[in-house]
Amino acid sequence: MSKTHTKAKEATETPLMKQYNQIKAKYPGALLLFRVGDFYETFGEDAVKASKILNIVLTKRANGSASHIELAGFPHHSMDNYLPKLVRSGCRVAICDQLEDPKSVKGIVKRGVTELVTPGVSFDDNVLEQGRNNYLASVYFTKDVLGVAFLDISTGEFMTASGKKPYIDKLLQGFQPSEVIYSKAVRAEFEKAFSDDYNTHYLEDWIYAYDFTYEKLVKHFKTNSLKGFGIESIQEGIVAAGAILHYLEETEHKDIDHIVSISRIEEEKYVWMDKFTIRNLELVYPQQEGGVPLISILDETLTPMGSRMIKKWMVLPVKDKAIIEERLHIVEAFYKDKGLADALKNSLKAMGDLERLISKVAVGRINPREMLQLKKALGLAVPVKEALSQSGIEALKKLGDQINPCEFLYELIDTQLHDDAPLLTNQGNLIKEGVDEALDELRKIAYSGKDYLLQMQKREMQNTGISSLKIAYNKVFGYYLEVTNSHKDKVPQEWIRKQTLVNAERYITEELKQYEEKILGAEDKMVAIEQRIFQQILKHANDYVSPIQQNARVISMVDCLLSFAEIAQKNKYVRPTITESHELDIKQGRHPVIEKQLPHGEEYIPNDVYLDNETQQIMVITGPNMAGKSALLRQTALIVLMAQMGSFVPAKSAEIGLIDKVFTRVGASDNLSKGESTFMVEMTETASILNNLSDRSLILMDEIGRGTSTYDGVSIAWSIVEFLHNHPKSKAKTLFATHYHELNQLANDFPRIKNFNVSVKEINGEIIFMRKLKKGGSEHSFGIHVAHIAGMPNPVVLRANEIMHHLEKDKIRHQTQKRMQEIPKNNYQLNMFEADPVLTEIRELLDKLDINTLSPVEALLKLNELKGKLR
Ligand SMILES: Nc1ncnc2c1ncn2[C@@H]1O[C@H](COP(=O)(O)OP(=O)(O)OP(=O)(O)O)[C@@H](O)[C@H]1O
Repeated sequence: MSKTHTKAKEATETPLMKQYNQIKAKYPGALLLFRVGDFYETFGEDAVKASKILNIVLTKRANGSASHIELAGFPHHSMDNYLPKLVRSGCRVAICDQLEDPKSVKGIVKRGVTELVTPGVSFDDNVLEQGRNNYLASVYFTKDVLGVAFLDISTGEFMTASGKKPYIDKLLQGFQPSEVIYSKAVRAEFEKAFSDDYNTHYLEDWIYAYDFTYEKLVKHFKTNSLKGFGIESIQEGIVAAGAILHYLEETEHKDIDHIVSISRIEEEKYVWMDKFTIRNLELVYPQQEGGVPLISILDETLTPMGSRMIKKWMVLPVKDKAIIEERLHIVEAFYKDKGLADALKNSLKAMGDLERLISKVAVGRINPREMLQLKKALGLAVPVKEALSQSGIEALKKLGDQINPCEFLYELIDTQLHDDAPLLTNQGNLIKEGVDEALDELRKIAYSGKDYLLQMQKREMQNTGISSLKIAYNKVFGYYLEVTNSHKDKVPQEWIRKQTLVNAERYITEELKQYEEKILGAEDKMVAIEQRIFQQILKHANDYVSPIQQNARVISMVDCLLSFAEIAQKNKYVRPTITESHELDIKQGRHPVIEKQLPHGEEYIPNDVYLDNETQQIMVITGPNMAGKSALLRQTALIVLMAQMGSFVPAKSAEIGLIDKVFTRVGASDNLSKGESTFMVEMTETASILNNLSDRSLILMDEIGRGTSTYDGVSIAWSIVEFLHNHPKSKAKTLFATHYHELNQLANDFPRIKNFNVSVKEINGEIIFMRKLKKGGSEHSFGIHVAHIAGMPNPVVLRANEIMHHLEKDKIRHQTQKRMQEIPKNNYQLNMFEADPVLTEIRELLDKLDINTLSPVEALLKLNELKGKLR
């Protein structure tokens, strides 16, 4: 637009639109809700967007003499209804309010943005989901290491971490932030590194600077350094976290005293799960719509804060035996002592969201009803503390000791706040009788007003002898005495005439005027006093932010453990034995989700799984389609993860030698949107597993290699199993499900590989799925049979059978087997890397390879190069 044009536009703009444009320019990218009188209005592009999202009418209005602008608005009292819809649809919403009383100013009223609500920064109960944290994440990039920070402003929880890209990716996947911020310069890098599923926003580059962000953090926490938080050493995490504090300022969130601490998510404390595992095992979110994630089975918590904590436990199962044992110990105590569990549950049921309530106190956004709920929750914390302390169990006593009943605050709210206080502070009936003398006095005046007027009327009637005298009120004249014309002459001299009607006269008296002043001012005064007292209560409550946050943490933990005990009872789980050994011994394990979904009358068939590092490191599991291979693989990992969360498990018995990493390559997860083929994804995921093995890893591999031709597929699957078996440092426990029966050969040559199959029976040409895991390999796939069950047209099934017989005759399958047998045996010596120079070279190449920096094409080329070396 040319300068003259802009000037012309400015000249024709109304003052209101001029003000609007000035404010709008300060919040680029945000949808501006502009308060005009009783309405919030949107203009231009914002109006078009808002009208679509909110389904409200879009109109046009004159904007100066020549132009028109789109307009859409809603009444201010509908904010609670409309704001969440805008934010949930991903909008950043700047709320611009009138900063002065329009009645008290001439000309245009001052306006300004009072809050910028974004998907990741919201206190609004309608935007937030009760049992889910609403995280804002910030990511900082350096060449090798990335920093990440998560803040849930609604609870004050603030965490940070740093690490390589896969770790940060995993954390993002696990915490599922509602919004991610990063610096402008790394926009493309972020999109490349992480999926574009996140709602993102970028900040100016200078914000992501170490000194600036460090300063921000120490200033906020009022400390000299960050040593006390244990994050001093993670520079990248500090930058990410400090940028969050800056962002809060930018979004007009200045009351953040409830963020009292920042903690480090320690990679080494938790079971490592790659992001595929969290996704593939459907721990927190289902992969498909309508699916049931594990957390839905585990989460029987009674408070929203408990529900949030159990989700965190799910994505961060622990490796520390002592922590797991303590949790299991408590679950067992609840499991056995129903009286204790019931007593605690009764209190927890009515507890509400103590964690979010105290955050609202800290930021001054708590309403009177919520303050009453806070009191109730504090009251309920007392029996919880008692029950824990009297349980006779040391671990529970320890938890009980950490609960602070905050008696002073409880008493204060109890004695001052009305038991049925309204939602807002300006509606009266907020503060109890006897709290404030002036308030009581005003109430007397306000409520005894009628009596007082009747008495005055009676007195004046007697004094004047006017029998029809009446005292009344109207908006224009206030209170008055009305005398019909027939009694006019009896009116005393000192009465002042105010109005003449056809058949009556209206007067006021000095006494009536004084009374009027008192009573009309009383209401405003009462509101002012009540608000002042409420603010005092709030100020006192503010002193209790830390202890109440602590209470919330303890109660959430109790809630999670009660939930574990509840589901253990309900679903017949057992306490696992956690050991430092390398054995995994699950007897009659079940899949916690599938067993709940079987049609009525159908029983889940339990199976044993045994793995160790000495005798049975790898189970190669064959079996026809639909036999239950995937279910078996998944249930094994789920049982391990549940155990290491501190939960009982679906099995007859389970001995879990601590697992430190769980990797899965289950099913084909399509990633076509990112331009990668399914096979490429499969290979990338597998490569990431093979590059990160440890002695305590648990690996699930389901049909590796099926995305390519049979020969390639078998070869890759074969070499992966070998690699896992012969890895010089790590004997990772592996469940390997495959359709390639050729792999059964491996067990002959490698001592720690064992064959299993999920059995089926063929009766009169019909396949019966037994779902039982048996020793030994299997021969048939029955894929065509499954196609038949699936409703494939008969001619296709018949033809497929025909072709299969033909192929079998051609001995293609046998040829493959033969080829496999022909491969020189000395390639598979235990120490194969040391024994074979070619393999040593390959190993060196693999070691040097940074899989994270490879493009798909480079990876394929590399694979080809490696194969070339083998040839
Ligand atoms: N142990 C079991 N008891 C009862 N039902 C089971 C059991 N295991 C699996 N199922 C049922 O069988 C279905 C198929 O199992 P699953 O997907 O594990 O088969 P699969 O062998 O992996 O098949 P495919 O090779 O085709 O992927 C499951 O969805 C489940 O309903």
